[in-house]
Amino acid sequence: MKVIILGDGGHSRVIQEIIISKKENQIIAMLDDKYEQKFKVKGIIYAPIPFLVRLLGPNIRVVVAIGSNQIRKKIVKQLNLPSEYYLSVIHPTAVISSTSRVGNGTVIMPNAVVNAGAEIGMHSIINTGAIVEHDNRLGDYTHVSPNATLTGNVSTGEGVHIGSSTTVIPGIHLGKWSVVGAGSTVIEHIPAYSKAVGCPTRIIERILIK
Ligand SMILES: CC(=O)SCCNC(=O)CCNC(=O)[C@H](O)C(C)(C)COP(=O)(O)OP(=O)(O)OC[C@H]1O[C@@H](n2cnc3c(N)ncnc32)[C@H](O)[C@@H]1OP(=O)(O)O
Repeated sequence: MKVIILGDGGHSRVIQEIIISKKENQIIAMLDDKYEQKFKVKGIIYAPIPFLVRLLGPNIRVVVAIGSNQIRKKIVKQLNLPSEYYLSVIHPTAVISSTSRVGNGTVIMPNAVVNAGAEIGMHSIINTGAIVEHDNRLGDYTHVSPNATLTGNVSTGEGVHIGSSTTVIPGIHLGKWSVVGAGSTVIEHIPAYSKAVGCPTRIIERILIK
């Protein structure tokens, strides 16, 4: 599979390593607006994101490798590609239940677990060592940070960011575009567009965006 990666920062480097660890994959381009013009290194094209239209074709897949949920969504909306173009990237050490579903464009990092019946939307990040337990329903553009644990039947709206090492108890809903701080314990539903921190969480901000 020929793969084009959008975004060339730290998050992208982890994704690049996962992609090239599979012999059948070949990264053909790294696109990032920090590159003002096209150049080539070791056969890989480096160019700004609008260059993508010149590269698309059969057998090409795209990954938006940008850590910010908002920026990932903005780029996906601007590109307006059919969802089949987007590759799901799953590290070989991740444990993914055969009864779970992972949306196109979602990346699952080393040692993450996605358990029975869980459903993860498109363009999400299940980061290193994160646990998404049985029957979770996670919206598009979600980020579950390293070592966070979503216990059974947790659900999230679109764009939710769960900080590193946070635990969410069973059956909790995190409203769309909410943010939960690192190391928190969530024992109550979190309203949409809110920022919550602590053990148990307290709301510290209503995020006035979107
Ligand atoms: C591979 C990777 O790196 S993936 C990236 C993973 N990233 C993360 O896990 C980061 C998660 N982000 C956080 O925890 C951040 O602190 C946020 C988003 C919750 C808050 O950030 P900000 O909006 O900048 O909040 P700010 O730093 O101003 O803090 C506001 C208040 O919340 C408190 N606070 C902030 N974060 C936390 C936290 N994680 N736990 C407890 N309290 C916190 C602050 O002490 C402060 O309290 P005060 O008003 O009583 O002084």
